[in-house]
Amino acid sequence: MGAPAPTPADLLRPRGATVWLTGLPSAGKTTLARALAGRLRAEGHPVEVLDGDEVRAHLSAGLGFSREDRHTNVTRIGFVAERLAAHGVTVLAPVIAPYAASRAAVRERHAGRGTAFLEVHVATPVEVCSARDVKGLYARQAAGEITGLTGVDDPYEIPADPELRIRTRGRSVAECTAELHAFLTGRGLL
Ligand SMILES: Nc1ncnc2c1ncn2[C@@H]1O[C@H](COP(=O)(O)OS(=O)(=O)O)[C@@H](OP(=O)(O)O)[C@H]1O
Ligand SMILES: Nc1ncnc2c1ncn2[C@@H]1O[C@H](COP(=O)(O)OP(=O)(O)O)[C@@H](O)[C@H]1O
Repeated sequence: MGAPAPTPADLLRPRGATVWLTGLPSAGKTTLARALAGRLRAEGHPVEVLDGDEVRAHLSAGLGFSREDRHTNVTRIGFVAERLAAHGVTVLAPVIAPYAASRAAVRERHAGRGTAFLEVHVATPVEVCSARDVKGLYARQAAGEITGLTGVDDPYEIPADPELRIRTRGRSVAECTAELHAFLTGRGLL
């Protein structure tokens, strides 16, 4: 027997989703998440931004940047994102998530609960990120003050099959935000 036909209440229920913005430091994840969140809120959508930096101050306090800690961080954020998305929130997660296995674990958790999960690769080349260097991490790595910087001396496993790959080099924040918005609309999530 197939799934029952949706009731009017089903049709009215807000469609939540987790939109995971993965990419290198300074790729533009946070900027795009905040810009998109502002636009969605103005349109009346419930939105939550789970920023890697912010989560590390609370939910993931004490975790570092080893492979194991990054995996723990990503799967914790994935857990919270799924719970929120299941209740109709559009969750934006600007989190590096450098390992394919961690991203796959989050994807599987969503799939197992029938919650939409969209992986967006913010595909900014490392030389552009390093020139932007919003937090000075690339300079500190080059100066030998830190090691284990994603994309430089720590792995970033490029998403093989993301739902969207968005380029930011030579493009404005407004242009990229519009692309993301159109993408979510096309997926029937807005
Ligand atoms: N070694 C090293 N590698 C990568 N990033 C570093 C590192 N040290 C500190 N930071 C800062 O921490 C932010 C990344 O946190 P995330 O939670 O997104 O990372 S991860 O998914 O757990 O790998 C990340 O934020 P974004 O620049 O916004 O990506 C960095 O500012
Ligand atoms: N098209 C674009 N999309 C996003 N960010 C851009 C774009 N063009 C330039 N930038 C700049 O790149 C920087 C990205 O920083 P941030 O969003 O903090 O990166 P991340 O969260 O990936 O570490 C910001 O200073 C932003 O203004």
